[in-house]
Amino acid sequence: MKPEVDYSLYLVTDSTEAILGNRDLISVVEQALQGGVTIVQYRDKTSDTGVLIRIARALHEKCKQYSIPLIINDRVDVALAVGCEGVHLGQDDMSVTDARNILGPSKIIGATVSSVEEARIAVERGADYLGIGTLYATNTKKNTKDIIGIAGTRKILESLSHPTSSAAAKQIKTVCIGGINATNIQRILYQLHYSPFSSPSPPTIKPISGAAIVSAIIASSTPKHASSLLRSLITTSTTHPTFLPSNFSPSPSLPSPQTLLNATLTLHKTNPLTHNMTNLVVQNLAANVALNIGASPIMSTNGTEARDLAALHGALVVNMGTSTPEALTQYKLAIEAYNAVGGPVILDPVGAGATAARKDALRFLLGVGYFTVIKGNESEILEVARASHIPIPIPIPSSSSTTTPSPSSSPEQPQPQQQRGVDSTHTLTHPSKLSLVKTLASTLRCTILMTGPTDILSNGTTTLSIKNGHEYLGRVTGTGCTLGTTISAYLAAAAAASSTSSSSSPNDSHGPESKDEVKNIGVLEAALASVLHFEIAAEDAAASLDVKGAGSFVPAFLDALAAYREGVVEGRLGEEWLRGRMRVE
Ligand SMILES: Cc1ncc(COP(=O)(O)OP(=O)(O)O)c(N)n1
Ligand SMILES: Cc1ncsc1CCOP(=O)(O)O
Repeated sequence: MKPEVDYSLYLVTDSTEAILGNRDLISVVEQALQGGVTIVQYRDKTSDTGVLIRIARALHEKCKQYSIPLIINDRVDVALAVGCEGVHLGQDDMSVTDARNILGPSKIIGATVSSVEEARIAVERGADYLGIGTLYATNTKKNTKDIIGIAGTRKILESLSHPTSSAAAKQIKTVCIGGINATNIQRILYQLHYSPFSSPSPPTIKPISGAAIVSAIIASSTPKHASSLLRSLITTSTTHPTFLPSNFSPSPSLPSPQTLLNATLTLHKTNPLTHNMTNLVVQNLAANVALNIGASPIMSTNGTEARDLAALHGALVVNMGTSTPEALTQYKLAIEAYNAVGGPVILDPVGAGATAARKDALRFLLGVGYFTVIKGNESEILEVARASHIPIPIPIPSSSSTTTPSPSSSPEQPQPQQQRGVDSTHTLTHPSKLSLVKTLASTLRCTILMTGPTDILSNGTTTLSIKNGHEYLGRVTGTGCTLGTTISAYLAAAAAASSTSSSSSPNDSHGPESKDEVKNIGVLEAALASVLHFEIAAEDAAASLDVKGAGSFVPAFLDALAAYREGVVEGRLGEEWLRGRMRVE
């Protein structure tokens, strides 16, 4: 009988100098077993057959002591000689059918797949589990066929659970592999698990059964600790992942004006910290915007102080506007620090499509951590979609478009023209934008804001078009970046609200009416409230008699941001007023 296997923490070994060093593999695996790995694969690409069999036997003895199955990579003969529980086969190895004929029905057979078609074939041939990848690029295996990311992995999981799929496809176990470690495992499993927004309708994606890991355990100087940390992160990944602020409930529909006003009141009450790792051009304006909406700004690009700052219940803005390779290292430290405590993180991928370096930087950042909100103009969000392996909608083919598709465009994956500088191109129809933003949000399980004459905001379930704002915003450099700061302040306030609502604060008398209302400010509500605060203030500033153009608009805008907050706090700007001003559908 085939054993029931727990695939949740799948250790794949590596005996190379770069990963194992001069340590003894058996001892490292034993420590990992003590730490809680649930299945072990012996993967040794260089040793002779005799050595393979000797080491595999020793590993099998150890695994049996912990009642953990041992799988052999590539070599059916070695698995047979040792009598262990099964084999793992790549696309260039023996076929699953042949291996099944040799090993019989009681052995476990795993297969590497990187596409829907490969998955379908592996299922058809009787594999017990699929090793789906490569998820992220990794130094452990450089000659991987495809880096498929979260979107590619989800596509395979969705195909397996599709109503027309076979019973075997629905039952097969799955693990993802490539670049997984303690800093990203919760986000990866969260993004590969059921969407909470699908409730009560049935989940549309088969949940991943586990994560396969090499270097994060084998290269660790403390394999037992590394494994037990990974195990506990896996256990909490679907219920309480640390990177998600605890009170962020999903928004079912268009938030009510009262909820949006409550978000502004909460911001005023909590005076949250907004930690900006932002570009040189906007530092000053961003700090002034933060102060005037009622937040406390800190402009720090030093990642080593992010741990201390993340403990202060604020939110982080990572703005790629003037990044350098050194800055990326600092962003990584900060993103990890905020993810570790559930602090909101906003990514503003400024000019992401403009240069190869920015494209690489974006891919790096998307692999580093979880972003609560990703905001960008059309070109930037298109680049985020491309980096996330999401199909890009077809650009508008007419001359009304500011760009033309490149000659190499194909219907499946058109390549809109190269982004110039940080300005956006406008190539997509409104329905295409809606669909892209929604797909991206549901794939990454975060909230996406695509800015433009009409902003589009989606958490994957609710997708809103926002038509507020003024053209002066487009004539002052860095206003888009300061919107990121504004969003961060609202998110920080909403996240901190539940933990601070029981304790007093300097502005208590103006707090929201009830704790329940505070708790109902989710990411979408907070983001929408911040966009409306920003854009309605811009409309008010532009209408001021003193404003003659973009230059005089800036000070009036700062005044209007403060006036909006004061009007809401003092009750002059209420529900009816906001209902009349917001242009959201
Ligand atoms: C669990 C798991 N998934 C995928 C792989 C990769 O296997 P393969 O494609 O055969 O590549 P090598 O491991 O042989 O380099 C794996 N080993 N385990
Ligand atoms: C064997 C394999 N197959 C695809 S990626 C990979 C290596 C994963 O190693 P790591 O967990 O160190 O990124």
